[in-house]
Amino acid sequence: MNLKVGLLGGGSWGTTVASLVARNAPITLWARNADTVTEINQQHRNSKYLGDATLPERLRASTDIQETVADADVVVMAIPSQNFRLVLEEVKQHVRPWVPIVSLTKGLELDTRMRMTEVINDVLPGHPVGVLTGPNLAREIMAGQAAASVIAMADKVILAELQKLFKSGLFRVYTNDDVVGCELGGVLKNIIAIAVGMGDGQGAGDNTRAALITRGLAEVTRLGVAMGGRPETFAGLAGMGDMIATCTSPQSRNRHVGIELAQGRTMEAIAADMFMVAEGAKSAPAVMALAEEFGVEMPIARDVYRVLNGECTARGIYKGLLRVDPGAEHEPG
Ligand SMILES: NC(=O)C1=CN([C@@H]2O[C@H](COP(=O)(O)OP(=O)(O)OC[C@H]3O[C@@H](n4cnc5c(N)ncnc54)[C@H](O)[C@@H]3O)[C@@H](O)[C@H]2O)C=CC1
Ligand SMILES: O=C(CO)COP(=O)(O)O
Repeated sequence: MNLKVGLLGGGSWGTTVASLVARNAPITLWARNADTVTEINQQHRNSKYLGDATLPERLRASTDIQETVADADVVVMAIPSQNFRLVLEEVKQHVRPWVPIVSLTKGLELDTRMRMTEVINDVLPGHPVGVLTGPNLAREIMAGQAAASVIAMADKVILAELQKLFKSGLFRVYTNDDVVGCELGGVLKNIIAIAVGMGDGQGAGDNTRAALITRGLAEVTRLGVAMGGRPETFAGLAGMGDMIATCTSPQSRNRHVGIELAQGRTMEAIAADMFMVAEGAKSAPAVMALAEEFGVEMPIARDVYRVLNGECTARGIYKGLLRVDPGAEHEPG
């Protein structure tokens, strides 16, 4: 393709998506760490985040954020949610006016409770905004395993071009015009993955895991629909698909947080040992505030939030769940 792409964020997912896009179009990956940039350009690796996976030789990295976006026809954001606005503000003056901006990020801004596409609208009003999301664990995709994803945007013409840009070989990209639903599917499943990790870390069985995933998807769907997403989106790749991948994969950072919480460790201690982001832990307070604002009950997310805050232990929560009498299946609780 003739489109030039600038991708911001040299972590696991940014580097993986940049490697996929490099098959279709010229791309520059901006990373703030000069060693990462040198390693990508000279050794075609990003060993800190992706081990010994080989990156395409066509993938070029840069520490110069202005150079990365100034002539880009598409800008892709792979910056964790709490630093997303900061980086957008930095590039704002260099991005051309009509350029589409695509978020890869699965979190909410803590202070404002905004989704990342809302943050983009806030900082760069008037740009077409989209999100790429789905069951996409970075290392598996780098290993060449088949995966499916969803690109969501309101403008169907640009959406079709973006689908061509991101899809390749075994990476299948579907389109969806439900930006709110797709984005919230990716954000909200992270908290349920922490809950599943808390169960797995205490030796929960397969039936227990299935119950948590199913009840978790129900509460995620309730909030997502209340906020304007479409119910069917939550039964698709961005909802159920990502829920299954994140809640069951040993590669998931959010599930890992849950497993560590189950050992009685505090979130502070767990975060100190992690160099990668676990968005569910960061976004939990914003999610609880939104649940309250929209009058939606989210019992599993609320319990995760209480454990993250140190209000109770993972073991205490598990016992508490068993004490609650179940009601009708399609009601909260
Ligand atoms: N890793 C995965 O499998 C997937 C991750 N995601 C989402 O993608 C987003 C990014 O995640 P990962 O790349 O996995 O995280 P990561 O923890 O592997 O890397 C984050 C990167 O962002 C950079 N960064 C953080 N703050 C920055 C700032 N202020 N300026 C410049 N760079 C900054 C870090 O240096 C690091 O390179 C998250 O929202 C995550 O939920 C989505 C799908 C799959
Ligand atoms: O979103 C992801 C997979 O789709 C990655 O999940 P984790 O951030 O929990 O690793």
